[in-house]
Amino acid sequence: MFRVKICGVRLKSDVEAVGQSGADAIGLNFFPPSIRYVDPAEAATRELSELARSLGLIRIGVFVNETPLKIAEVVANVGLDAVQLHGDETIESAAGVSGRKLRAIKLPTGTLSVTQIDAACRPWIDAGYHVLFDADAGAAHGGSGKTLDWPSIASWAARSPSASWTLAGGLTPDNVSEAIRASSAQSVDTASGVESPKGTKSTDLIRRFSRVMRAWPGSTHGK
Ligand SMILES: O=C(O)c1ccccc1NCC(=O)[C@H](O)[C@H](O)COP(=O)(O)O
Repeated sequence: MFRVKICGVRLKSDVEAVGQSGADAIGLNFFPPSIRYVDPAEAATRELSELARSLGLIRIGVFVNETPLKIAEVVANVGLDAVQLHGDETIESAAGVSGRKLRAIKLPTGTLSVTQIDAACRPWIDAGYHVLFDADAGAAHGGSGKTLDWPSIASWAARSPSASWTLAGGLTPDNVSEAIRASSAQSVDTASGVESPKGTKSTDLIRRFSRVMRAWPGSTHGK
């Protein structure tokens, strides 16, 4: 799907910074209460998406409890490559969502068993979703800055070698290398970890975060 997703970009300069950093995906947040919200009806949002496309970035729309019809409208109007469901959607309520799909699996931050993680994500994997493990942010739904228990994720991943998944939750330039090592993630996502102050993306933090592209075999980033 992608290696490094920078989520919650709001400005053209954010998208340019992502493109220059070597990261390969952006998230556009369509949850109105979020500090990272962008209005899908605004021309500026379509322009952000078009800029990202021109830079070769995967464009992922983040939705919370929207109907499949509304999601399809936004995908068509803004121009998106994939949809990330980050609310309380069920397999049934999301049945009409088409195209490339991610599901946020919101987990408590403590130690978890393989069975607990599998119970949360397996139905979505079986339904064809790429899963994104994130820390449970309650009513905010995402962007909490809280980290998961990475060894628990690694234990689950070792039993699910064919699953397509991303690690999120509190990742920053300072902890992402260790997070990859401890969790065995092949794909990472961050929102608040590349902001200063909160809600404002930092070019320098995006650049430092995206150096993890070098962590994986086969990557030519920075070489
Ligand atoms: O970022 C938000 O404000 C947000 C709000 C509601 C639903 C999802 C949201 N973000 C989605 C993401 O993919 C974030 O990158 C993910 O939650 C991790 O955030 P952070 O812990 O701040 O890195």
